[in-house]
Amino acid sequence: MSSKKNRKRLNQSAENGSPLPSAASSCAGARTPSAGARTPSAGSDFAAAAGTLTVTNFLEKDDKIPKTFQNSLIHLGLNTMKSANICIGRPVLLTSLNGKQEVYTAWPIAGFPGGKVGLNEVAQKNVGVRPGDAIQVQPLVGAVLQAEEMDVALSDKDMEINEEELTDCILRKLDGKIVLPGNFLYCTFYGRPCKLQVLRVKGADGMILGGPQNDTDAQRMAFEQSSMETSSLELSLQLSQLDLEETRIPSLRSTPCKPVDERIINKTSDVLLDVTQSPGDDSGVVLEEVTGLKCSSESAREGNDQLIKEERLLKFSMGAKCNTDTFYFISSTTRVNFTEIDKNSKEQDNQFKVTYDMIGGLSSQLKVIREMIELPLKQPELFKTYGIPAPRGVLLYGPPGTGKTMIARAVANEVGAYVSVINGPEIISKFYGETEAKLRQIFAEATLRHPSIIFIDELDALCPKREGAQNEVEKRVVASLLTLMDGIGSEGSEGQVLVLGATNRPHALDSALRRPGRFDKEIEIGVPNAQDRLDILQKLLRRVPHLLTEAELLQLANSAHGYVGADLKVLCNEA
Ligand SMILES: Nc1ncnc2c1ncn2[C@@H]1O[C@H](COP(=O)(O)OP(=O)(O)OP(=O)(O)O)[C@@H](O)[C@H]1O
Repeated sequence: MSSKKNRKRLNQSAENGSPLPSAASSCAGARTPSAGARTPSAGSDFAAAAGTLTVTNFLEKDDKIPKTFQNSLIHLGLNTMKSANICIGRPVLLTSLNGKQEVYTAWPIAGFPGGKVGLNEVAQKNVGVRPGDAIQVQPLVGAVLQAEEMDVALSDKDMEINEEELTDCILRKLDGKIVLPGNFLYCTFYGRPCKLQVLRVKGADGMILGGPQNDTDAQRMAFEQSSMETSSLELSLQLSQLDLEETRIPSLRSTPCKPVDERIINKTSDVLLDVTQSPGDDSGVVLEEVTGLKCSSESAREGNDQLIKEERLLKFSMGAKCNTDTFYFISSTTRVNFTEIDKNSKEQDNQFKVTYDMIGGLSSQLKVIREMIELPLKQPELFKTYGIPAPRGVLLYGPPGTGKTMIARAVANEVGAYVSVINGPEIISKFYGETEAKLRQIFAEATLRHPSIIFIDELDALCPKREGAQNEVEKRVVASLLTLMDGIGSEGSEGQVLVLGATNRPHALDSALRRPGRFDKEIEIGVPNAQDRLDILQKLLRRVPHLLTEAELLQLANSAHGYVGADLKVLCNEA
């Protein structure tokens, strides 16, 4: 099959649009640029039509969208959505180069850069990508049914959670979420983040999706695939090893997916290689665009059935799902079964954890924090020997976006302590006594599992000044927190439980909280100066490929007066 023919067919079928009538009608206007026109945007439009986009961070949260929905969204530009046949508010299947998949909802953002997809941190974690990586984004065109039953694994730290309550929480907060076995679900349970791995899903149609296949196989295939993409030398090597015999393709199934015949994989590689090769091609399509073309065989479903079938087989052989498969979503009637989590999953998390060296421009604050927090948690006997009371509470205060939450996460990660996270506004319940009960439960658990850190973000929402309090609940919560903080260490865990609070408005806090013995250490996390901004920019750009020289970075840092870390992060993402 010639590469030109292939490309022509891919273009034609991409122009034909989605096979679903509804998708086709609501995505009217989807158009793919011609391969011959090699304008700067042609490459990204081409890739978008193929569904291959570049990962970038979420630009900024849209206040008009409820918080619960924001976590299920990915951001796209309108033109990119048109090119990729993606409809607003519809589910899309993300597939990374390493074969990880997740389903999110497509959301347009005005002015979002073309050819890019904005993923939040959790989404990046789920599909194992970072900004700058390529990812395939395809509209779901298969059936989406209710999940009748779902097996999930809890990490051992969450094993003692009441399963009934957690089930309620999952069904309420993740209602409508499309689940894929092997992926992680994140939800906040009484202010504490819980991570669950989906092991098995049984659909309303009786189909059962198991976990991902043998990882080693998948990794091997992914490696083979990526090596084919990146090196022309390896391409010719692979080509010489190909079995060019015609092979009959067995009928396809809509559920995953056993490893297929080796010959079929060879045959599929053959087809893909055929697409990627364009010697002496006059269209001038560069290698990345050609790689995009290879992925675009997915959107070429109508014009090239055989090619699609073969690519599906390759995906199947990697244990991946196709966007035409049946998917299952969590509903209020889904039965949730719990088991213990696989230890391997913890390792995957580590690469996304915040460390001290990711925090820019706060070296003096970090030094104090390490002395004040790490020492008592790591060596409580030192404090006992010298009769010095270890701090119970440390308050980080400063303007929004300066890195308070980031510091708390880094401390928790580096100390290796058990961490409970309480988000002030989230834990407040309108039901009588429920907030206090949650607080008591969190403190009791932290004491049991010492050394531990209780991190209370947006402390001012939980403990405002009692004299100006709007209602009785606020007063009772403040009183409860005071009592709980006074009780820290009374069970023989002196210095082993620390409450770390973060607030933008320290003066709005109840003054009793800032008394010695409670939040008696306060650290200001202020607006960075030019030197700090340079450090933050360097740390933010450390893992992002860029062409900025040191001098340009310095100039940028000098001219970004008043920018805090979060602003600089957005600046980098937008650039
Ligand atoms: N000093 C910093 N170094 C590197 N990145 C930073 C820094 N400060 C902020 N950021 C970036 O900004 C993002 C938001 O910061 P963070 O949530 O820690 O701010 P915050 O002070 O807790 O804000 P808020 O008070 O609104 O909760 C971080 O995820 C990080 O990417």
